[in-house]
Amino acid sequence: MIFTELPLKGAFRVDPERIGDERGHFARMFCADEFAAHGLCTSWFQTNRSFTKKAGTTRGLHFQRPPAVEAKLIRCSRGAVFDVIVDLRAGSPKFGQWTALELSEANATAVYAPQGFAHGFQTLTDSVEMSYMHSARYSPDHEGGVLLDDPELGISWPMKPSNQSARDLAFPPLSSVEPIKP
Ligand SMILES: Cc1cn([C@H]2C[C@H](O)[C@@H](COP(=O)(O)OP(=O)(O)O[C@H]3O[C@@H](C)C(=O)[C@@H](O)[C@H]3O)O2)c(=O)[nH]c1=O
Repeated sequence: MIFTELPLKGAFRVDPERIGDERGHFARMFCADEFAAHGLCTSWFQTNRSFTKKAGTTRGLHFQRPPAVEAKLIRCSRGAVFDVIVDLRAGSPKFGQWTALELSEANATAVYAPQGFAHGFQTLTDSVEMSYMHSARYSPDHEGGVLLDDPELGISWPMKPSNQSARDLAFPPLSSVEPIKP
């Protein structure tokens, strides 16, 4: 696996190393030893999948607060997305900054978002499947969000965000979000 730290400290792009032959290929998707060697979470509590019908659909930006604060390992297992993480860590010099990567079925790239980040994505194709690993249990009482098209955040979504959930449309802007103490 190839680990590349993103511009937001502690967040990583994780690419598989494919071992191919005439049948296809094999690739490791998670390895506790390799994740530990990079100081990343090795203990996952929950695995989730989502399916999105239409291109341009935009979900997020979601996080959980302590005691349910969580790291996530995010992949796109069908189709392609523009994937975004936002640093909301209390005391981070990059609080409120975001970084984005294209995740797709073809590249099998994962994003590792440490505790204290918000996450969201926009589908670039129809019929998108996302797969997540979460380090904490789902806890509706500790869920939070940031408005994904907040001008202060200034995320350059490839398309005009569409098909947001009612919950996502009601999230506050960055200026009203309390920093997360991981
Ligand atoms: C995340 C989650 C949701 N749910 C429920 C809540 C709701 O009724 C339904 C759909 O939830 P949502 O609308 O939040 O689904 P969605 O907008 O796809 O939520 C996801 O968005 C992306 C951006 C993430 O980062 C994920 O961690 C997750 O928050 O599923 C669970 O039962 N367990 C879970 O672990």
